[in-house]
Amino acid sequence: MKSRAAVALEAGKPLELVEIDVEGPKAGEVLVKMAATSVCHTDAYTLSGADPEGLFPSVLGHEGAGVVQEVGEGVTSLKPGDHVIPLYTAECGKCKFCLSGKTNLCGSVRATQGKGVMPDGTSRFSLDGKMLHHYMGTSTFSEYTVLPEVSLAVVSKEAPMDKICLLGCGVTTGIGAVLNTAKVEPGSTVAVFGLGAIGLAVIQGAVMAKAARIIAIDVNPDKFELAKQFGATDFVNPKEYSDPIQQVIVDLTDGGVDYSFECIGNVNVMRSALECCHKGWGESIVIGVAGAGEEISTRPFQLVTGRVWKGSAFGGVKGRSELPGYVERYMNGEINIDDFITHDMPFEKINEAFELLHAGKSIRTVLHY
Ligand SMILES: NC(=O)C1=CN([C@@H]2O[C@H](COP(=O)(O)OP(=O)(O)OC[C@H]3O[C@@H](n4cnc5c(N)ncnc54)[C@H](OP(=O)(O)O)[C@@H]3O)[C@@H](O)[C@H]2O)C=CC1
Ligand SMILES: N[C@@H](CCC(=O)N[C@@H](CSC=O)C(=O)NCC(=O)O)C(=O)O
Ligand SMILES: [Zn+2]
Ligand SMILES: [Zn+2]
Repeated sequence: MKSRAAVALEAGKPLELVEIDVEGPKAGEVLVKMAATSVCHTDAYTLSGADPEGLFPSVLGHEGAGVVQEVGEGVTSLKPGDHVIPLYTAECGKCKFCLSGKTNLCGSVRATQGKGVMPDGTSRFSLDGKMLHHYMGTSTFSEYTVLPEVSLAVVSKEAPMDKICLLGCGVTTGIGAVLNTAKVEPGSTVAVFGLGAIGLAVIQGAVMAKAARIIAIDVNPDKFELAKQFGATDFVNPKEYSDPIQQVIVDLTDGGVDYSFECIGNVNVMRSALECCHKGWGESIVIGVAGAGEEISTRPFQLVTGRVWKGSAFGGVKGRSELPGYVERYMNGEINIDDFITHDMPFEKINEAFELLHAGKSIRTVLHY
């Protein structure tokens, strides 16, 4: 079938709006018609060429929601008409990772996903007869996309897809990093570096966890107003200080924070986020994704003296079993998604959504098919 899509032909170039060919689902696969998608910084990162797993040409996009059109042979857990959120972190329930009870990472499709193909090693997308790669197992920048059964969460049909698409990455990642990865306790002091969708979702999670003090840090002061609305209590612009930002935070907090979250993807900030943690117990959670070849460093003494460095992928959330609950919590007002959406546009304006994100003028732009 033909499908409207925004294709990443080359790194560093705008997406091309074209009609691509999409093959039907094979065994264990599902064809989904996307209703809405948004642009996460990770899409921009891969398009920039900084992603060591980045492949071109490809169909990017991983934050979306849609409706099942057709299922392949052997698919039992979904049927046409089901409303779904694509998952870049699959959940098969059977692999070593899923059975460990220790992680939300699933091994079932991750190897082929990273190579831009379906689990059988081939692609369902082509343009003028040339194969296009899949991306993160989701490729939500095509109106029709094909995913493995294990990469879809079935959610309520009552939920507006142009809102819950943000649960496919940003909102879930930030809230989950606080509640699942850090397990922030009531009364804690929290520092959040980077106030895009991920940082704001961390603030929302910290409010849910009843943190007493939430310090919002960004070099773009335009981000502070929304951070305040989400519940941040203190606002710090590193550009206004001559001291290293970790020293500024340590001085503000009588020795450092209980938890910090890096939501930018900057390895220097990752170091600052670790070093602003309190001696003896402070934990820093890396959420931001850094470019190819970049590495983190600190003095080992920072760890010897009790600070802990952790990472979080999709907020530690198991998508198939837990995302329907996140959707319910949005529907009953416990999770705020609407305030992340600064722009709504038709799908055709997707390159404008990337420009707004790069310019620091948007939190999330929802694109409507
Ligand atoms: N681990 C995971 O599961 C996930 C990771 N990510 C990653 O999380 C990161 C954030 O994503 P997202 O919220 O979409 O991105 P955004 O670009 O919307 O947000 C990043 C924010 O950080 C600010 N910033 C940039 N440099 C600094 C600095 N030196 N100090 C303080 N603030 C700074 C930016 O300011 P400005 O407005 O000026 O740009 C912006 O406000 C990305 O690296 C993304 O790839 C995303 C989803 C899931
Ligand atoms: N491909 C990159 C790393 C990209 C990455 O870290 N992705 C995050 C999700 S970012 C979402 O917006 C993640 O969950 N990673 C876990 C995974 O299994 O991919 C690289 O190779 O550095
Ligand atoms: Zn994302
Ligand atoms: Zn698994």
